Amino acid sequence: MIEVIGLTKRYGGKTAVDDLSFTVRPGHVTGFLGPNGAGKTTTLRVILGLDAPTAGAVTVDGVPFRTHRRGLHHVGALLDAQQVHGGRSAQAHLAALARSNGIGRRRVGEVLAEVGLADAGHRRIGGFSLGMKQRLGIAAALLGDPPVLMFDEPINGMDPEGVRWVRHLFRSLAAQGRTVFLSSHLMTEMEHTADHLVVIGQGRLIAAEPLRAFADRGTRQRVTVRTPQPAVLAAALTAAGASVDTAPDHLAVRGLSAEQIGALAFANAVELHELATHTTSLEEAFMEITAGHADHLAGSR
Ligand SMILES: Nc1ncnc2c1ncn2[C@@H]1O[C@H](COP(=O)(O)OP(=O)(O)OP(=O)(O)O)[C@@H](O)[C@H]1O
Repeated sequence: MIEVIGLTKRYGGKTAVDDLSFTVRPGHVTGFLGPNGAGKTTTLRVILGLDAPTAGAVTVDGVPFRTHRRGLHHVGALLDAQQVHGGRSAQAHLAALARSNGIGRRRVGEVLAEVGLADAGHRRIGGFSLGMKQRLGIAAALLGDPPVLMFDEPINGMDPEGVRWVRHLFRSLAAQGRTVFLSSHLMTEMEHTADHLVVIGQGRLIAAEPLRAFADRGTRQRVTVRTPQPAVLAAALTAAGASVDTAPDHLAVRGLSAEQIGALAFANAVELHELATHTTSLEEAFMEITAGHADHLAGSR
């Protein structure tokens, strides 16, 4: 479990994270979402003890990460897949990490196989694609078999097969009872991966809830109707409690289902030419809920 309590991080006059509190529980994949510059990487760095908080506290399983002597056995993290020594082989890189964390050499082969790099273990990392580097970073995070895992934008650079693989991996790690925390600025990446969300904007908390609850809060249904008698139908729909926007060639209706609208049209002898239901996507809900929280609007802070 990761607990972030009243976390604030300032860099000079810039507030990157502002009084942020949330909990990431084991057994779930939790997505950490926010527009560019929202403060996700900063938060992950503070959780890992790479940056000191200006105020507030962060604990991993009840204690600050810095005081965990078990290192990779306790938290596995991938912050920047590009930050690896390109001259080494994948095997040598993982072996060095294993050695400095008291992890047996056998584990290196196991994690390379787990991330699909068994055949590339002897190759220089410098020749790896970004997707392969992401896999290597995930292998490093898994090395100590830790109960808590954190990944910063892990899907960046992965091909569709890689994306499917990584989603399955994260879900199975969570199903084993681990805490899995993933950051992304794209809701589409989280939609099929995470079951919980922590959403931030301009360093502040916007939502911390199950993905379904977030979706239900943001997504809405709208029904478009084409009819040669828009005024008659609009009056009947409004009288039935719907909100109706009149466009030149259709009515956009909220608050009633297509079935209810069809029945009302029938009862009022209104001819219909089209009746179509549109559901806002989760991505649109995310854009709507985070609107106004993008970093470029934060100039005066
Ligand atoms: N070392 C630093 N010095 C000064 N400002 C910083 C530093 N690190 C981050 N910031 C600023 O803090 C804010 C939050 O940055 P952060 O990288 O945490 O956001 P993010 O949500 O991870 O964004 P992205 O999705 O673009 O990676 C940004 O405005 C960034 O410019």
